Amino acid sequence: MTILTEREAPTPDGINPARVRRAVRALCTGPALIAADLSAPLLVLPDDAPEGSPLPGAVTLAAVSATVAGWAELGIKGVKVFAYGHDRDGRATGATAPGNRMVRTIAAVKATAADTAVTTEVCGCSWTDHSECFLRTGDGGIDLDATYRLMGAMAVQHADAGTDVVSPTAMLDGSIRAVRAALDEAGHRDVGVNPNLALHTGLYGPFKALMATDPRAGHRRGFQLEPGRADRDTIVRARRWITEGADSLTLQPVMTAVDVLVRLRDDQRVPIVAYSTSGEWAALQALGTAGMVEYLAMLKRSGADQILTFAAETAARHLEAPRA
Ligand SMILES: NCC(=O)CCC(=O)O
Ligand SMILES: [Zn+2]
Repeated sequence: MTILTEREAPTPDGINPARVRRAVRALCTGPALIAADLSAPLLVLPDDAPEGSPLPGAVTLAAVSATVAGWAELGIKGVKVFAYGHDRDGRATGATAPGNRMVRTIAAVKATAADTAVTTEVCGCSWTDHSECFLRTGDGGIDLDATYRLMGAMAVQHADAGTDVVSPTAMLDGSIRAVRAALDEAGHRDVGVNPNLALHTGLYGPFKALMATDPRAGHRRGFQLEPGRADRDTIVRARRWITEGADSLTLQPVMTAVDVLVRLRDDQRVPIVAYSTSGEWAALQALGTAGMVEYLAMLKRSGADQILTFAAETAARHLEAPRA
């Protein structure tokens, strides 16, 4: 008897039996995307922010509970919190002030949806008067030790308030180790550390405008991954930060870095969050809802374990709607 190879096996003309019947198709394909693959950015604005934010999920503290409850209802199981910094100064004192906007947001999310995973941004840029991610020395350089201490203190404050994961976003080597050590010392061994691998891009524009985090000095290109080398440099940074104690990673943006996402996935087995940043939102709207969902499914297929996106709510509603 001849054993047929796959190539030689006869198939009815024009019909693929593995796909044509719904029940058989379901044996080998899961859904391309489900709501649980999605997380939403939660940008918490000043109480007197004008109505009608340009970005979904950019709300005042008073609206946090209702927003997060709605997302949880749709099956969105994660939020990443960014707080608009108040009382900004040269030492970022607002960043660790008791009861600041970040701490109150964490408490509000957890009080509303205890099962929603909360990730919080740990960075100086919302809290320094120069809007850099780090603290400066007297002569204008980077005060690394003070910056590490600030990030450690922010992480512990967020963890005390109930955050599940902290996300150091300054792209500073050593800051992941500092944050991990501070959490451990404070007894928060079960709080995760998820640093941002951030490419230099124009796709952070709407976020920086809304949150006033654009550095006075111009840009932060020297800290971010150079687009022309990001395929290699991202891997180097990812490996280094895992050695420092990162247990998961975020890559941003993704629309112009899917190649980097695929390479990162090939190199790493830790959970990867793909962050479709604020500048992608207009493009996603232009795709329409179905196109948006295809895009997000492509990110999942490319290796993202979780997709952080301003389109989370729109996509989750679409996924929930019954279809053939
Ligand atoms: N650390 C915050 C950002 O990098 C901004 C991301 C965005 O544009 O959505
Ligand atoms: Zn920053």
